[in-house]
Amino acid sequence: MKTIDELLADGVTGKRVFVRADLNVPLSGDTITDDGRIRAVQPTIAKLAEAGARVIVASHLGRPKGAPDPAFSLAPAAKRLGELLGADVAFATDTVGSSAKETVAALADGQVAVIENLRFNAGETSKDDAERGAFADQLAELADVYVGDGFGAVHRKHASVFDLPARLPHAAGYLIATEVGVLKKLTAEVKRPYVVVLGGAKVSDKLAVIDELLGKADRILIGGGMAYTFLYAKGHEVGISLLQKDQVDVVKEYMARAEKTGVELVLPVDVLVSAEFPDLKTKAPADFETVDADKIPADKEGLDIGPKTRELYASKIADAETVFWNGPVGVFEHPDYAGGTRAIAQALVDSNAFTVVGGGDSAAAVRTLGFDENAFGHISTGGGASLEYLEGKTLPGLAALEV
Ligand SMILES: Nc1ncnc2c1ncn2[C@@H]1O[C@H](COP(=O)(O)OP(=O)(O)O)[C@@H](O)[C@H]1O
Ligand SMILES: O=C(OP(=O)(O)O)[C@H](O)COP(=O)(O)O
Repeated sequence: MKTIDELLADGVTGKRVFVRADLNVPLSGDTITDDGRIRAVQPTIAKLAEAGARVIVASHLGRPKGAPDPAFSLAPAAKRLGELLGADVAFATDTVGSSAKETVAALADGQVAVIENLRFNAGETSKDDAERGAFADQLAELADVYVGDGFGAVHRKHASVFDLPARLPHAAGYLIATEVGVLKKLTAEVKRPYVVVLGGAKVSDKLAVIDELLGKADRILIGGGMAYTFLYAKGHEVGISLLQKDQVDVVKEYMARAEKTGVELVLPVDVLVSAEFPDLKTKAPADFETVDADKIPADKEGLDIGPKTRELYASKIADAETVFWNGPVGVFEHPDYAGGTRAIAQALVDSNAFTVVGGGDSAAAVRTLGFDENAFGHISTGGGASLEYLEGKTLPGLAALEV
């Protein structure tokens, strides 16, 4: 993989450099609640700008449906990037239209622009190679060189991640180099017991990785939204909790395989439930109760792991040598449902293990709950990306940089 330093040595002054970042930051309205992903890519952008490149920063944010949607605008991220760089950052209100073209044409050497959310264009995420390729062709017109540094999205076969680097001279940025360096160590020689904690809301994505993890981890602790598919598969009522019904048979097979191979697949024994999802904006006190995991009322949803589960999971982490954690185990954005996630973070800090926390929301949770980032071995900007890397899969966004 060509590094950004090699690119800089070739000279980038006056060149239009397209940086595919992952600026998919958590927002409350248009306020960024954690800017970790912007700070993580800042060194690459700053270095290119210092070297006189005309830097075009591109990213997705959230999952808009292939058309402009103001709720998913990258404008707040562009503003924050400008504050961090201490420079004016231009913002194009489209991705490949007249605003993007004019904004890029107006860049002077050393200036930075952010273009609008790539997923406002259906070509970005299309499963159709031709449609994705056509969008990549349009993006390629904006730039002379491509730098891949959106580690959080390298597991996506998307136009800006996979197809665009094939159309331009390319290199990997500093963030990708660092992330891959750390995760490589985890795949090469992992010290045991190796404990994986899985939670979050992207249930179908994450259920898929358990297949491989069953052959690698000694213990898998399940929390967050995916726990309810497991509890349901065990025959329990899960009320109105997140449930991936089409995955129930798959999950049953995982449980049977874990039993056979001696992998501990640990499920919550108690959960916090409520009749309604909490208000994350006002953070008004929630009306919840704690119930055993096999007694979730039909009209309620599980929103955090309960106190007995927190203790159980902490005990499963205490003697670990390696811990990988992706996905908050509860709706940590609301203080009443942050206890489980806080307990997991604390257990990682208290252990002597090499700990890796991965994922936009997991990393944000650790920081917003007040933990010191340095208390963890590595905080990765990618959740799904790091999980798939650890599985040993070929990641489209890395493979594209290698050729
Ligand atoms: N039981 C639950 N029900 C609904 N959402 C949940 C639950 N537990 C956690 N979440 C949500 O999961 C989200 C993070 O999921 P995900 O994107 O998969 O994690 P990451 O970004 O760390 O990979 C958080 O916004 C959190 O509120
Ligand atoms: O937030 C992200 O992934 P993560 O939640 O696995 O950390 C990335 O920005 C990828 O987003 P996507 O899962 O909508 O493709």
